[in-house]
Parts: sequence; C-alpha cells; structure tokens
Amino acid sequence: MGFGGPGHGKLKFDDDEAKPDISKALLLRIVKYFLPYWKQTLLVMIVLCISAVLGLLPPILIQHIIDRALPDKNLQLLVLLVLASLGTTVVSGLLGVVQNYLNSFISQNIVHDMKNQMYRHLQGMPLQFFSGVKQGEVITRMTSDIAGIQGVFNSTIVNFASNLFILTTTAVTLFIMNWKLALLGIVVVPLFIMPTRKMGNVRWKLAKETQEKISEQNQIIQETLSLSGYMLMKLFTKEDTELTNFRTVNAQATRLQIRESMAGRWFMLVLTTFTSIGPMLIYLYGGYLFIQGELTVGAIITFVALLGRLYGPVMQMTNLYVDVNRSVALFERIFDYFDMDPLIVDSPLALPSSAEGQDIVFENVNFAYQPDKPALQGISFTAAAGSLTALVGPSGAGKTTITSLIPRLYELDSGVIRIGGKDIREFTLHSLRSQIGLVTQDTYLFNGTIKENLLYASAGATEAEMIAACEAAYIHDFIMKLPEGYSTVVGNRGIKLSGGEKQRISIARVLLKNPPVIIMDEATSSLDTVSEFYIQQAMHQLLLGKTSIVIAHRLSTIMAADTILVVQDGAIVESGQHDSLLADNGMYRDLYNKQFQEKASAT
Ligand SMILES: Nc1ncnc2c1ncn2[C@@H]1O[C@H](COP(=O)(O)OP(=O)(O)OP(=O)(O)O)[C@@H](O)[C@H]1O
Repeated sequence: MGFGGPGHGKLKFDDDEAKPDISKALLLRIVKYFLPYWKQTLLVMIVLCISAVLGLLPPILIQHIIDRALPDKNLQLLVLLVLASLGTTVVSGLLGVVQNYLNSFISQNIVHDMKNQMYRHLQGMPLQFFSGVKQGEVITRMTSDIAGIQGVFNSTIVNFASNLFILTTTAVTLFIMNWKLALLGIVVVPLFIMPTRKMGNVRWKLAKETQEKISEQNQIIQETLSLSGYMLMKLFTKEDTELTNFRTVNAQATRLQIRESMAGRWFMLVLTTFTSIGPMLIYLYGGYLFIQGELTVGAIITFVALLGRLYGPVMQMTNLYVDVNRSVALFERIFDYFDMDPLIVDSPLALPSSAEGQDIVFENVNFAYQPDKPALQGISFTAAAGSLTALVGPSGAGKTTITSLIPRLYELDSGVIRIGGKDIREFTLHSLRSQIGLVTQDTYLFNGTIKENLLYASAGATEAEMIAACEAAYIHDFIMKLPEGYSTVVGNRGIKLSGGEKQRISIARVLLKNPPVIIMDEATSSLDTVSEFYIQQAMHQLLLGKTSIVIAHRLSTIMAADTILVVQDGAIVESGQHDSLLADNGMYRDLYNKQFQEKASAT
C-alpha cells in the first residue's frame, strides 16, 4: 500500500461512521499485538474461569443454610456455611486484584509497544505528510487512539470471556438443579435480547457522532489556541467568529452527550420489567412444585439468585458487537497510519558517502507536489564545490522547493541530483542529511534553553566549541547579556527572541554542526542596520569554504554569489553573475530593480 496522504482518500477518519469490515487478516493483525503477552492472557482466562465458578458458591451455600442449617437448627453447620460464603467472597476479591494487575500489565504493554512503533513510523514519514495532515491529528493518533487500545482489552476481551464463563457455568448449574425451571427462566431471554441489540445500534451511532463533534472541538482549540493560530486570530480580529464557532460546536457536543447518556433509559425501564418476568415465573412454577413437595424453599431462592447471574451477562453480550466494532475501528484507524509508506527511505544500495569538497549538480529535475501541477520543470545547474549559489525569483517561483530536494525532504519525480557525481539516492539518508546544514527563514527553536537548542546540532560539542560558534555567528555577546546567559529559556518556538537573533542562533547551530553543504533561506524581514550587519557577518562565517545554496533576499548576498540562478514558474530562466545578468537586461534586471535596489539604498 502506498502513502496515501490527505486528499488521496486513504485515511478513513472522516467516514468511520461506517462499521469496519472485520476480516480475518485484520483480526490476525490485532492478535499479533497480544501474542507477546499470551502467557499473561492465558492466566487472565484461568482467573476468570475460577472466579465464575466461585461466584456460583454463595447462592448454593444460601440454599444449604435455608434448607439444612436452619430447619435442623444446626448452629455449627450454619457458622460453617456462613464462613465458607465469606471465604469465597474474600478469594474472589483477591482473584479480582490479580486479574486487575494482569489486565493493566497486558493492555499498558500493548499501548507501550504501539506508541514506540507509531513514533518510529511517523519519524519516517515524508514532509508532505506533516504539511497535509490536520493540526493535532498526529497527537490524537499517538495519544487518545492508542490509549483507547487499553480499553479494548479490558472492556471487550476480558468482559466477553468473563461473561461467557459466568453464562456457561450458571446455565449448566441451573439445568443440573432442575431442567424444567431452567428452561422456564431461559424462555424469556429472547424478549430482551432483541431490543438490546437495537438499542446498541442507536447508542453506537450517537457515540460516533459525539466523538466526531469532540474532535472538531479539539481541532478548533488546537488551531486557535496554538501560538501561531492565536496570533492569526488576534491579528485578523477573528475572536468573535472563533468564539461563535466554538460555542456552536460545544453546544452540539453537549446535546449529543446528553442524548447519548439518555438513550436507552426508557428502554432500560422496559427491560427491567422483562427481566423480572423470569423470577416471577420461577416463583410461580417453583412455588407450585414446593406445594407439591418436589422443591425446597432454598432451591427456589438459589434459582432466582442464579437467574440474575444469567441475565446480566446475556444483556452485556448482546451489546458486545458494539464494543467489538468500536475496538476494531480503533485498530483500523491506527493501522491506516501504519500502512502509509514512508516513501523516502534508504535504497538497498545506499552507502554512507562524503559530500566534502564536492559539486552539487541538478540534471533536468522535475517535481510536483500535486500531480499535474509541476512545481519544478527541467532544473539543471551546478553548484560548484566551495562556491556560493544564490537563488532569486518571485515568490512562489520554486526556490524553496529546489533546496528541499537536496536533503531529500521530497523525492523528485524525474531527473537526478548528484553530489560529487553520485546520485543523492545512493547516499544513506543519514549521511546525506548530516552533511547538510539548513538555515530556514522561520527558525525553529524548541522550548528549552539556548544551550540545549545549540547542542541539538551536535550533542558532543564542548562548551568552548559552542561559544566559538556563537562568536562566529555574532550572537555570543547578545547571549551573555541575557540574565541567564546560555541557560536562558527561549520560550515556545523561540518567541522571546527577535527574528534576527533567532536566525543567528540557528546559524550558530549549523556552524557547530559544521557540515560541508549549507542551504540557507535568508530572512526577508527587514532588519535594522546593526542586526543586518551582524547577520551578514554571521553568514560570511557560515558560508566560508562551504558549498552553499542560498535563497537570497539581500543585495550583499547576490553581490557575493559566484552564481546567481533566476527562478521563475519552476524553471531557471537566467543564470550568471550579478554584473553580466544586469547587463542582459532581462528578468534579473527587473527583479533587481524591484527587490534589491530599494534594499540597497536602505542598507
Ligand atoms: N507543501 C506544498 N504542497 C503543495 N504545494 C506547495 C507546497 N510547498 C510549496 N508549494 C507550491 O509550490 C510552488 C513553489 O513554492 P516554493 O515555496 O518553492 O516557492 P519560493 O520560490 O520558495 O517562494 P517564496 O520566496 O515565497 O518562499 C508554489 O506554487 C507553492 O504554492
């Protein structure tokens, strides 16, 4: 199965209204997760079986109290029977504890295994996946969906086994005691099986609708109360719209939840009446048999008590298919993710290779994010080893796309990219990416200290190396002025730092990594002269002696470039050096006049 991605119709969360097809293959796949814990599962089954048998004892002991100990006025027997009843209860309780432990052990371990598998799998997903997937969906999948799996074991499997054992042991006992009475008690069972099934269907539908509303609600929260979403909402003064949205969805969710909890209350009333018909019949016919001298009082009481043990599991088991459907749907949602191919993986022939001092060559590269909408067409150029190649062009021309293809964040459709004559697909992904330093416009810093952010690039770097990198990136002095220096926490995504500072930290981070290839997207935001100066100095240090490809937004960069590539509509339309391109009177000249000249006067 291929990577479907959103829009390819592979993911099913939106139409999971439909009940899953429970195929043999799917069940086998689910069972696989339980296999490592088969011993514990077997133990749970044994415990459940013993508990079911033990549960029969108290009603039977009561029969003996009523029919033997009391009429015989036998105090010793009475005490013995009461103690036995007490003992059974205590042992049942202890078994319950053991079973609880085993349940948690099995279900939590399965959740643990699945989370690890999912995390590993998601790490391997291509960038397309993350840009296409709805906000918060990955987290939902990782947390609530997988966490739901533990409920599957507890509520579905254990419940089913427990009910089955209770049902069979009770039914057998009833038939042994008196088959005619047993038949009478069982005759009413279909009366409540049918409506229970119907009700189960209604509840299943309501539960689905509620679940959808709640995830819609979560999505609004995640989109509007995340850092960037919040800023968007504030800047576009959309608070009222979002509040109305939220209130509407919240009200719908509340209504559904109330309906869900009320569904079946009336029905339960009818059901209770039906379930009390059984005991009535037993009292009637059992009473008749008592009058005839064929049955004891104790037997009648025991019979009615056991009948309760029979009806409970029957009702629960008629709803079982709802639980099974829900559980299988949960597994399916998770498997949908597992089934997406990571797409970009090491080819079998890939070897760790060096990019040090090598040319980067694009040969007739074509690429499209979406079929039939080419983003790059016939891109060919050489970024000579140790040289600076500047990409310029209007917004949306394809500059970022070109740079994304080098570390294989996306896979090209045709053509080839070579480093040192070698197709980049022959590099292992690890060796390829570890030799490329990427400085993006939107610098990503995680919420930790400056030091932690810097060392993310090379965990083994010494304090002196870190400081040297920061000095080269012209950020050391700034960091030292902060109250906590390198231990300053940068805030969510580095919000506490200015754009220029963030980019310099990100330059320091790449300097620390010291890769032979640098890809940089210069910040477009205009900086004050001082920051501008620092950034330029930092860049100069960064690019020194490296093979660099820079999406240029500054005059100084294009002036310093060995080659300028002018990109338009996904193609390279001009290339050369500043002076000759300017003399050509073409696209570059236009662009220069529009984009760079005013900045030249500003700086
Ligand atoms: N993840 C994506 N999925 C689909 N289309 C995309 C994606 N990223 C970019 N595009 C499209 O590909 C084209 C090239 O985009 P790209 O980001 O490479 O342009 P750019 O020259 O870097 O622009 P800018 O200077 O504004 O960053 C654009 O039309 C853009 O809409």
